[in-house]
Amino acid sequence: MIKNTFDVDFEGTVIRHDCKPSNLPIKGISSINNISILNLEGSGMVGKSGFSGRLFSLLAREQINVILITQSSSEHSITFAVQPGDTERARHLIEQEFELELVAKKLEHVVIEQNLAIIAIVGENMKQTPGVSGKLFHALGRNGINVRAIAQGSSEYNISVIISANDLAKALNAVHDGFFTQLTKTLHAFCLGTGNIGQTLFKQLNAHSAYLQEHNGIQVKIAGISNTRKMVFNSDGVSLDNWQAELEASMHPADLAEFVAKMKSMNLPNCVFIDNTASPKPVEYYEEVFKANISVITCNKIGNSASYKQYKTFHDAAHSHGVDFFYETNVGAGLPIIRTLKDLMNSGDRVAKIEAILSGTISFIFNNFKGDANFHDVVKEAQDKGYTEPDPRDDLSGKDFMRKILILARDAGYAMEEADVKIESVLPKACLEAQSVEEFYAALKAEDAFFSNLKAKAAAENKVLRYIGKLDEGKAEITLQMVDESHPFYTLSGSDNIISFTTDRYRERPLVVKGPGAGAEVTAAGVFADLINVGA
Ligand SMILES: NC(=O)C1=CN([C@@H]2O[C@H](COP(=O)(O)OP(=O)(O)OC[C@H]3O[C@@H](n4cnc5c(N)ncnc54)[C@H](OP(=O)(O)O)[C@@H]3O)[C@@H](O)[C@H]2O)C=CC1
Ligand SMILES: N[C@@H](CC=O)C(=O)O
Repeated sequence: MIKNTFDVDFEGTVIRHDCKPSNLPIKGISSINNISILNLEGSGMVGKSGFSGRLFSLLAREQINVILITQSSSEHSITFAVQPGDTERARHLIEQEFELELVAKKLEHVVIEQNLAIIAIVGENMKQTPGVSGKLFHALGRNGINVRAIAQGSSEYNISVIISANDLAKALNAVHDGFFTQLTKTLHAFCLGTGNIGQTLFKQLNAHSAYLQEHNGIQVKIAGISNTRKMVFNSDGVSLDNWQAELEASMHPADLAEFVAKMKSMNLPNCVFIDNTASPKPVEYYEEVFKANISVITCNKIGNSASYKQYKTFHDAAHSHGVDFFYETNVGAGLPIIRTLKDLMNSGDRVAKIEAILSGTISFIFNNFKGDANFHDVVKEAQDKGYTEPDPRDDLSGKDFMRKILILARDAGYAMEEADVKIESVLPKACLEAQSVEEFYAALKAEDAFFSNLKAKAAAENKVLRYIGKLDEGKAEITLQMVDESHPFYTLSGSDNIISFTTDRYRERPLVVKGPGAGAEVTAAGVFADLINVGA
């Protein structure tokens, strides 16, 4: 019987000879956490029968235990692992034994690598089961764990790999998650931003943690949180009941570079960096994060809507490091717009035209700017409801909409820049020129007559105001329109977004997605969905 030292009340594991067969592909994962390897290379061993016999007899004679051996089929090198205390003696013995080959340059000098570990998967079900090694290497590769050497006997009961000792804990967790999928998979999330979206995400994760474990076998641990003031880390997960207090009590002042460095040094498996800010600063770290084999989820549109070069760099970096870059909430909050577009593109469709309303704020404003309502108050209400950007000028100036159209255009395969999107503003000049949010609200008040005229004109023509974006064969524009009831975008309410994709396959009748396109609940829900899809 083996008891659990971390949980003394746990019933333990009985080791017996007559146990029932298991359906799992492997029985267990084992590790040796401190080994060294010696590597011998050279043409002198190619096709030379007796070479390995000489080498290993020598080591056996001198009582040096060899833990693992691997030799490539080219026979040009042999690598073997020993206890760190045996390395120098083994090197000395080998260089004595093969002195002539070394002098004749038929062998290179022995190369020693220290600070390594072995992780092995074992089990009789591995035998003749294709995909077991694929799963092992996928789990390691996805987590950025470099494999130094591999050994598998033809009995197929064991696959051993040599990795850096620093990666051992991460490797054990990643391989465990990879094989025992019916058990809980743990995601370690590092979250920037504790505002409207950030805190709603924590609330949703907290409320659904039991559901996630039971139905999806996923456990989310918030391993790091930062806003502009403080940051906090906990590899066991910051308490979602008490994260505000833990963050407040933290002694770490916020520092983005340190946040990213700490996230990397914690070296946790299934790591995700979540950007719930509206700041350009976190974006500067995305590439570094991908290069550390960490996935990125972002509702911050700045990363994907700055230069095309940057957009491309992020996508290429995520791809080449085998991690996810999810940003569903960049367009339409939690609506499945990016995913739909990606599915169309990945299956070879071509987007000819996109027509859309993608500002939840402006949608809300036009849907509520009726009767006696004044423009200023409706904008304020949109902000109070959490629909606007932290700075509402971003919405009203059309900038937020421009970012969304640009992201869609790029995802649809057009290498466009911000300057390629023509924007007709809904605002008069004085509002556009406001130097602060306070000045902006004051300008909205002062321009009340402008907005009232707009409202009256639309009402007189039995029309509604709509801010509509169009991408047509690589040309993009956003215009203010008055549409009548025959228009498909006439019947919207609340903060609704609507998007219609005309593609080669959806040519006669476009594919349409519609629903609330702003607000903390739906946006956090979109980030949440991105999170549980990481590594799926
Ligand atoms: N509202 C919506 O419906 C939608 C919003 N989004 C996007 O969600 C993002 C967040 O919006 P929202 O939550 O409303 O914004 P808030 O202003 O409410 O919150 C922003 C948070 O980011 C933090 N922050 C800012 N800069 C940094 C930094 N350099 N390092 C760490 N933390 C930082 C702020 O810290 P502090 O608290 O210290 O100020 C704050 O906690 C935006 O990018 C927005 O475009 C996307 C889709 C829909
Ligand atoms: N401020 C944005 C929020 C979603 O991206 C909007 O109003 O659409």
